[in-house]
Amino acid sequence: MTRIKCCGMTRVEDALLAARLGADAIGLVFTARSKRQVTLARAREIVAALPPFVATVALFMDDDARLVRQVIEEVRPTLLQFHGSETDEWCMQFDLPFLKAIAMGDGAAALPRLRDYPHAAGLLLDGHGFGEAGGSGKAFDWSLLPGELMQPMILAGGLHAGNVADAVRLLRPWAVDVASGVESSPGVKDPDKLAAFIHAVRAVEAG
Ligand SMILES: O=C(O)c1ccccc1N[C@@H]1O[C@H](COP(=O)(O)O)[C@@H](O)[C@H]1O
Repeated sequence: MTRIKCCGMTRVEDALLAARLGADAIGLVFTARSKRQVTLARAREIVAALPPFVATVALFMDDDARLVRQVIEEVRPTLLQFHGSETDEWCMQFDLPFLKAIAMGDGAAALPRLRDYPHAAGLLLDGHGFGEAGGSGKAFDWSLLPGELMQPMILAGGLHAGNVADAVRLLRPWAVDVASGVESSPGVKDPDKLAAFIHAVRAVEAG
């Protein structure tokens, strides 16, 4: 079964809808480099409203360790997700499982980075270039991917209801992750796009 993470939640109603539609995880973006940055207070509201068994992922990009610790203490996310030039060792200091985003937008130059995070619970492959922020709706060249990765692969970058079924069939990722492809504007999810996305993933498995 392909897990589904819907990222960039800023509203309780969007997170609840994603959970009701069958999302396995929601993402909360804390880095100021994002158009989807959520406040700690709103993040707490979202987490408190979610039903059981929906994971919460706190996303950072080269942020201060103090912010990460504050989020862990006040929001209690299930997992951390790092999008910048953080090292494996730096990501490990929080004693929480983490996903490391790998910027695949640089083409083959990105491939050595896939081996730099042996302690990551999963590698999230995103479409942006190194040093750029994610959530851009940019896909990368899927044919670059090696057959096997050391860790579970979370496919991200430019996914939407129209391409996610092909992605799942071709690449068989552990999970898919989407932000802009299910939005009406940054941080505001579109119920129809969200439903179509989750349905498209589940339809691959059903048929
Ligand atoms: O969503 C953001 O604003 C963001 C900012 C900085 C780093 C990562 C960010 N989002 C992540 O990027 C993926 C892909 O986004 P998209 O579907 O291409 O829009 C998203 O799922 C987040 O994990």
